[in-house]
Amino acid sequence: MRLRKKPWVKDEIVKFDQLIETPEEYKGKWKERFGNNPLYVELGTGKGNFITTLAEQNPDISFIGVEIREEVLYSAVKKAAERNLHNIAFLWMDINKIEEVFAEGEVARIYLNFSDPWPKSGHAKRRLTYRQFLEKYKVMMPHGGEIHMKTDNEKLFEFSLNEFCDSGFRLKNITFDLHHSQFEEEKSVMTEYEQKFVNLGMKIYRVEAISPIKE
Ligand SMILES: C[S@@+](CC[C@H](N)C(=O)[O-])C[C@H]1O[C@@H](n2cnc3c(N)ncnc32)[C@H](O)[C@@H]1O
Repeated sequence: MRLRKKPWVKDEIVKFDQLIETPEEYKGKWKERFGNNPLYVELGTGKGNFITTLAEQNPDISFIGVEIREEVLYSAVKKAAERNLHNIAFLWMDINKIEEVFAEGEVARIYLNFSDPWPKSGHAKRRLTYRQFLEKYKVMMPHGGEIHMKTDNEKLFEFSLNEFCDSGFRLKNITFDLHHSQFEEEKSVMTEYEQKFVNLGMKIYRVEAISPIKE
């Protein structure tokens, strides 16, 4: 896995201990890097406010943010470094290759926050809740592992609920309007996109999908 060529970002970003340049070397060994704590992974982490805040609040959990766009990833890594967080790391990579960096049952929780909706039906396979992605996530998680999803996009939410069910996940804690719901803890840490949508008065959809027993 090679970092893409954007010399100014690469030179800056690799200075931070929180960026892992060759994550495939840690496959099956993330506990060796972080210690024996549960591992939570955010896919498409963007500028990283959500995951760095969770890492700061939960020193006994290890966090990994995965992001392909170097400009936004740079902001995320910098946030973690400025807060001197060592229970967090970032991977600069394409989620399509996620199985190359996490071994079976290694990830206790996955966060999917405001994933790109890919509205055209011909692009459904690119949605991060498309069933082929869910199959990969199932392998990475133990039975009972959780996917926590938030989105502003009603159609993506509906699509995702169907994909979760068809792939054997059990759904819980569903809300069609998170910020007017009883889920106090779940609304307390916002992503950058979420903050923007909430400021515009938009509804946020949220669900937890629980991984099934492996066959
Ligand atoms: C709409 S943004 C949301 C960012 C952040 N989660 C938030 O809520 O503020 C989606 C992010 O997912 C990243 N992303 C989309 N597809 C990806 C992929 N295949 N691999 C890695 N990152 C991806 C994008 O680069 C983008 O930063």
